[in-house]
Amino acid sequence: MVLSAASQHLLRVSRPGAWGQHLLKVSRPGAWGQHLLRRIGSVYTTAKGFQEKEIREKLQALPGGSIDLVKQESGIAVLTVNNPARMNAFSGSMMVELEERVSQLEEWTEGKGLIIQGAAGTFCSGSDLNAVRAISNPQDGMMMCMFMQNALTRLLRLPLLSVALVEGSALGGGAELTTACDFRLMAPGGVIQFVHKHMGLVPGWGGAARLVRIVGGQNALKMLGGALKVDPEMGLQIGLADGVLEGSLDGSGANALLEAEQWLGRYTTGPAPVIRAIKNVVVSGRELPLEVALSTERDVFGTVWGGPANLQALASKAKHK
Ligand SMILES: C[C@@H](C(=O)O)C(=O)SCCNC(=O)CCNC(=O)[C@H](O)C(C)(C)COP(=O)(O)OP(=O)(O)OC[C@H]1O[C@@H](n2cnc3c(N)ncnc32)[C@H](O)[C@@H]1OP(=O)(O)O
Repeated sequence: MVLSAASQHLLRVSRPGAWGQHLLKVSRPGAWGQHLLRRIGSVYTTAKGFQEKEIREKLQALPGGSIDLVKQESGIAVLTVNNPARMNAFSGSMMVELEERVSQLEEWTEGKGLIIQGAAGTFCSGSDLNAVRAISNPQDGMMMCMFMQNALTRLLRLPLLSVALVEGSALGGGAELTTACDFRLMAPGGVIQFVHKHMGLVPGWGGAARLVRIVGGQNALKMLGGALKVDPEMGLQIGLADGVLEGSLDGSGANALLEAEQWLGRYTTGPAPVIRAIKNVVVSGRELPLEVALSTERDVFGTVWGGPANLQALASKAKHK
């Protein structure tokens, strides 16, 4: 049987043992996450015509707001889109800061979870329309699109279980940001709306590709074609929302964040290396061809098999004879 070039490539990539040997030398879980990313690869690179340095400088020159990151002892980080005067719209410099925070999170080897929220009780109203006007030429628009697709793809691939905490409005690029998290929790009154059609646009930050994988093609077509306002009830119904919070009685947002941390805690309790390995095998299954995903799963298994958590569990089970 003549194997196709693709199959031959896959067989080479999934050569038994080679990756596992290489991997076993990698002791730091964080470093392993890098290896998984390297195996999947970046979406856009200089080789593919992406001039990251140029677009980063152009975006940096469009100031306003911030992307704030708090890494907590609990292993849960909180990232806040902070530009309340603009309903947390992304200025150019905030796009650059988002990429910098993702890099910091890629290096955070004790991390287990991430909650993304907006400041002042609302999520994010997409690109700052003033910033968008400044880079409205096709070349810069495409570069901004590639910059944000790279950042959001890396965000979703982090070895952390991530939640978008949607209070208030998640519009346009803000709606796309929610799809770059593993889960979405909505507070009462929260809305996720892909308003792009009203802007004469389609999503550009990867939101459409991810939305189809979350809610399916038909629901994605309705949400984009109708610019539907998805409230918590509809979000649960179509599978876009993974939970609805009681919400802040005083509108402060503090209760909502506490609720989100409690919700996420159900899935992140346990040793960080194990939780990170769980996310890695799911990313691998979600993004890689089956044979490569299987060998990647084998390699991840190799990083926890006989590890401290495994040996401790075996010792405790042995006592139950
Ligand atoms: C390219 C695409 C993408 O990236 O994929 C996009 O996202 S394009 C962007 C897609 N996003 C949008 O089209 C959302 C545009 N914004 C809105 O629809 C609205 O502002 C809401 C977010 C529904 C909030 O309405 P509400 O009446 O409560 O407040 P408001 O409209 O007075 O907004 C409060 C202040 O925030 C500003 N503001 C709100 N959204 C903004 C945005 N995306 N860019 C720049 N400024 C924005 C308003 O100009 C106003 O500033 P002043 O007080 O100074 O007047």
